[in-house]
Amino acid sequence: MTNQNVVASDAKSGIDIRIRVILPKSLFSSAEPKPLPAPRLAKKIETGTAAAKTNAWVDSMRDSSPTRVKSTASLSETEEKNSWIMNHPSALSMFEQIVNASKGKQIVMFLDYDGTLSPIVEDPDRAFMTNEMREAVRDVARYFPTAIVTGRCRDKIYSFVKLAGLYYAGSHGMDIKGPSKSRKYKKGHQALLFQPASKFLPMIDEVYKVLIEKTKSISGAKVENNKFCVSVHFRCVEEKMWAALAEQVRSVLNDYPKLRLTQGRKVLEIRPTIKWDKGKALEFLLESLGYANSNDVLPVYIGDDRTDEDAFKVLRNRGQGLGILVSKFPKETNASYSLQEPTEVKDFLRRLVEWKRFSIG
Ligand SMILES: O=P(O)(O)OC[C@H]1O[C@H](O[C@H]2O[C@H](CO)[C@@H](O)[C@H](O)[C@H]2O)[C@H](O)[C@@H](O)[C@@H]1O
Repeated sequence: MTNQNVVASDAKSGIDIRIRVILPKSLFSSAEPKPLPAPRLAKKIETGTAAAKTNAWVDSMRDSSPTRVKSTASLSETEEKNSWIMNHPSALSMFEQIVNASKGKQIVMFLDYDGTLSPIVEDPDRAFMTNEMREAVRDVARYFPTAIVTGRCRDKIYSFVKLAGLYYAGSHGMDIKGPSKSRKYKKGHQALLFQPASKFLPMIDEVYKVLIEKTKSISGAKVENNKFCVSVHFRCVEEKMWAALAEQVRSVLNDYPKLRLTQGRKVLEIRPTIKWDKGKALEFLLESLGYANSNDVLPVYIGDDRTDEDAFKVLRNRGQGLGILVSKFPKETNASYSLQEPTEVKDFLRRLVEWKRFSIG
């Protein structure tokens, strides 16, 4: 990592702020990452003819919000679910073991948004979190450093979460900002802002406009500008039109070799080819909090989507912390624990707060 002091102007207030930028060396590796995602779950869909590529994309789109893990052996659905739960037990039923493991360590909480803090809904602009969930997140953040790590644009996620004392990592971690109201940021302290893909802003804006134009004839398609990445939603597109949509997105990406495609739940995500993802954001935040090589920390990451797998993988590789997958159905994952839905996430956060309050008396 290298440290640099940069003075930047805050777009909203126009106020100059001094930022300590920590630049991971890996970001500047000369080796460009492959144009498509590496996660175990993602299919490699970049090879072959144009038609074959589009078909592969459509297959991958079908798998993008699986209701259950694909059966490989002769296990019944119930046996499959039981075996999955054995391997990924509920974080609620394992609560005592989890808090025991945290003794003497600082819990740092990482929370994905869609499908984790808010239920999945058809209209991305209406994916609101409940007040009860907001209170649970606010309380957790009083006791533990807490970050929201999301594919969404940072301003948009702030408009949903509305809590000042948190870290926000928008655009899949490509736009990280520290708490605006925190003792850490009193006079003399430097605010944290990290935007490793800033040079891609004009390109992303351009691609957003092109994608709007190219997909406007496909009913139900929605293009969302997430600042350093773009989402093309197909939740409301009839399945028979998925190939046409994939073909349009693929043709646009062909013109932008510096952008790559990943997938989430019924969404195609276009983002820069830099080596940065939610896992890197987690590592960056731990380092910023002073826990880079510490054994005294227990990072807890809760997420529901393919893009969260990058963070689960980091925790698994560090041999540290807890990855908790939010899913009602068995899924291939690098997480160790599970919760079924956002209401269970809220229960887990509340229990953590109660336990902490009780333990400090
Ligand atoms: O990293 P996340 O916080 O999980 O964000 C990933 C994407 O979430 C949003 O899309 C998803 O939620 C929508 C609302 O429930 C749903 O309609 C859509 O089908 C899901 O993919 C968000 O709109 C995307 O921009 C994010 O990339």
